[in-house]
Amino acid sequence: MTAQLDAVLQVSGLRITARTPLGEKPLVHGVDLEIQPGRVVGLIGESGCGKSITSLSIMQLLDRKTTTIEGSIRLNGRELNGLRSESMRAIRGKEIALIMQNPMNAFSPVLTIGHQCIETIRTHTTLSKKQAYELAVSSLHDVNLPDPAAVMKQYPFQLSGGMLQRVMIATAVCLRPSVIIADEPTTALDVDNQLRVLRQLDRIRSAYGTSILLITHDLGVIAEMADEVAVMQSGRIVEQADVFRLFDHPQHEYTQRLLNARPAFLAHQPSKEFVPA
Ligand SMILES: Nc1ncnc2c1ncn2[C@@H]1O[C@H](COP(=O)(O)OP(=O)(O)OP(=O)(O)O)[C@@H](O)[C@H]1O
Ligand code: NI
Repeated sequence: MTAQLDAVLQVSGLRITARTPLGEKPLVHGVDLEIQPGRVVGLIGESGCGKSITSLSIMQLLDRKTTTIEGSIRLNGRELNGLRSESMRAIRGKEIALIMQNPMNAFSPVLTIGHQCIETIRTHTTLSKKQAYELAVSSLHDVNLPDPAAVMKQYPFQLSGGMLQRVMIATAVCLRPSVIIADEPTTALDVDNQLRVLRQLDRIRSAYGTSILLITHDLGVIAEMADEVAVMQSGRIVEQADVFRLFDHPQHEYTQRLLNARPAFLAHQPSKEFVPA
């Protein structure tokens, strides 16, 4: 086990409550989750169980007027819950990045892709505008976007969902954060690009020791990518274990049910033979 290493990200006792006109509604109540350096933790669980809202709360992106976050979210030993917005802005993107489930939400509709990428890079680095431009273009190239220079000049609405997703991935990885949260990073992509994006994430992880929280409904992706898996049900993490142990000996009844719903081709040992090109 990796108990001797300090967790990069440690979430404990996380509770998220929404304030609605009808009263308080608990959305997440009891999330404990930790990621060691350079590890990929898969987060699975049925639709609506609270995966996306957990990742938004880690990033401190939930509206504080309508939601309350209780518990502790430690990134490299520093408490994020309740941090002032400016301090959080300096961390977000630089130390921890989120690839959002819905890429449209990640961009301003009125600014070009280039403007937004360059601004993100320059907020966190001392690069000149030209250097930031070059870094953005080469990152877009890495996620296989054809004609990155043209993409830089376009507005979000001019790109398909899949293209925007790849722009978001490029922006998320280019500053080498210590943690990347990838919320369904491949759902908007065709099979070739799914593989390319997963390889890109895996390459980043091996090259820079980046930790990844990978949210997906695809157990094949979990089998290929994850070292550990956390299983979420109705706002709680019910089990977190090594991927082999979880697939072979799921402890929780809900995990057993999730795994039994997987396609037959996954019914044997998860292969760890996925070799990034
Ligand atoms: N701002 C909000 N206010 C109130 N309820 C919310 C808010 N955001 C999300 N919810 C609710 O919280 C629950 C969890 O939603 P969430 O998007 O985190 O699920 P998920 O596990 O990511 O699902 P999926 O797999 O479909 O993406 C849902 O019932 C959703 O309707
Ligand atoms: Ni979600």
